Amino acid sequence: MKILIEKDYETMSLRAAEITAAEIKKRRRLVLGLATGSTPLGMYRKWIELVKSGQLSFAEVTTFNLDEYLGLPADHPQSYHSFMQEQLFRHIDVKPDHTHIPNGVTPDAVKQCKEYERLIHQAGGIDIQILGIGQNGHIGFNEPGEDFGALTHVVRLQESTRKANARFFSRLEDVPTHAITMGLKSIMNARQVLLLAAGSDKSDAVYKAMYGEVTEQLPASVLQLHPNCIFILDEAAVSNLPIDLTSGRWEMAK
Ligand SMILES: O=P(O)(O)OC[C@H]1O[C@](O)(CO)[C@@H](O)[C@@H]1O
Repeated sequence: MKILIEKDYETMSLRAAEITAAEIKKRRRLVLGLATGSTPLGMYRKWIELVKSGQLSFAEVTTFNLDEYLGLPADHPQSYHSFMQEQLFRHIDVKPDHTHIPNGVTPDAVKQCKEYERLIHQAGGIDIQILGIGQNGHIGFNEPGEDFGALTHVVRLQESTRKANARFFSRLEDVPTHAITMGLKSIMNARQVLLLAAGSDKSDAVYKAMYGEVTEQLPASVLQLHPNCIFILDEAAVSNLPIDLTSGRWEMAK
């Protein structure tokens, strides 16, 4: 695992955008695993700037999103379909049929999960998987206790996650109770994983993910076993690490 520490959210986002944009420019036909949540938004904004200034193209990129709420149609304002359209897809030149997000209103969720994995496989697998992290160490919607061996599947959301995401809904009762998520094995199958985290409220989860026991109780800890994983963090997200951050940019190998 490689750990990159930047001063703040802006510089963390820029670093993540630089790393991913370099790969997209080099290989063009890249398969990206994308995340929602507030953390990757800064990186998405940098990608949009690069596309608008003609320095980056997603024309040959294929994307697979990690998750979607069960029960929300694509056009629901809080669906992850809407989120991705609004925050990224409509601003860049990605081909709409190259973008994939689980369908939240499928009549047969189990069948759809299998189909999602088949599509990822058919695309050649995910080259770079972007992740945020929840305060309880969840990645995607894989909550504590999820099986490390799971592929895309239906999950019940923990109350803490529903509460954390209630800020996007009018009331807590409106936050769906279930979601479809790529599983921890789907994430581990990616050739490279970039986990982004900013802010002191993530520092406990980040620390445990990097240095704690590898346990299903802290889903992100499975990334310690990934052969090509980079944590891109801001200083606040590592405020509990025993290191002196005064000397600027940090890189560590673990
Ligand atoms: O980036 P945020 O908004 O802190 O969210 C952290 C994580 O929580 C989720 O939004 C799910 O609750 C994930 O998609 C995300 O990685």
